[in-house]
Amino acid sequence: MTTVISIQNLNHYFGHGTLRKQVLFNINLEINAGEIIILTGPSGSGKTTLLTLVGGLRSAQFGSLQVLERELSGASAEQLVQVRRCNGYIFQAHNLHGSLTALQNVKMGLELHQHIGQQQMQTRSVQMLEQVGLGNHFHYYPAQLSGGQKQRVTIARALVSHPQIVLADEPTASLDSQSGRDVVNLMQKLAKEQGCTILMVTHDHRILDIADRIVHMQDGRLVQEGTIIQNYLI
Ligand SMILES: Nc1ncnc2c1ncn2[C@@H]1O[C@H](COP(=O)(O)OP(=O)(O)OP(=O)(O)O)[C@@H](O)[C@H]1O
Repeated sequence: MTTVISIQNLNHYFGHGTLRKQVLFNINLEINAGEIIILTGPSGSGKTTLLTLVGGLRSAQFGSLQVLERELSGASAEQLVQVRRCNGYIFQAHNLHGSLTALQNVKMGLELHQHIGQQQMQTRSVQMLEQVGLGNHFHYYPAQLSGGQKQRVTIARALVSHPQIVLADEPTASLDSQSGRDVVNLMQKLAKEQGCTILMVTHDHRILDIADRIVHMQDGRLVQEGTIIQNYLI
């Protein structure tokens, strides 16, 4: 099996001087191609910090963090930009652009990929929106869509470039339970079709069953790795 994310002895600190605080402690984790990993744990345990480090959204400081065979620890800003282009993000911070239609938002997921021409961008974005069940909503603006529909546009934008890795932070937050379920089922289906790896942070215990593996964090440490999903569902 191919390892796409390999983390060894990763430590992370925020702040400087007397305000310096360690938030990740000696993290070790290997994630294989095509796996769906859910990262759970109490608020403040370091889940989002770990996710953003893997996504190249902040710099890794100590230890080794390899993503698609690139070492991110000590990587330059330019190298991190390259890494970010290879990933799909389903983050609150990567919200949809309110002034763009659903179709235009999805196309943005391809705009950094210069080898794809305009016509192909259009075709792929249309197909992707159809796949997420929004074939009748190409020209809707985010404000005209429900929470679940907006999240489906976000998923379409994240997956339209067929990234090898998708990083998701609370993708079902603010969705009712049926919409949340639909959204993660869709992510699971598309990821399995495309063979992509998903690393997802969630507090939503209703969706843990989509994971191949659940990784639990507490106080900046991985406390359970490779836990059998059923343990969480009892
Ligand atoms: N930019 C920052 N500067 C300083 N401290 C930070 C920063 N971001 C996070 N922290 C701290 O790092 C720790 C881990 O935060 P993180 O957001 O990774 O936790 P989390 O498990 O994702 O929490 P939640 O489930 O509430 O989103 C917390 O103590 C938080 O206060």
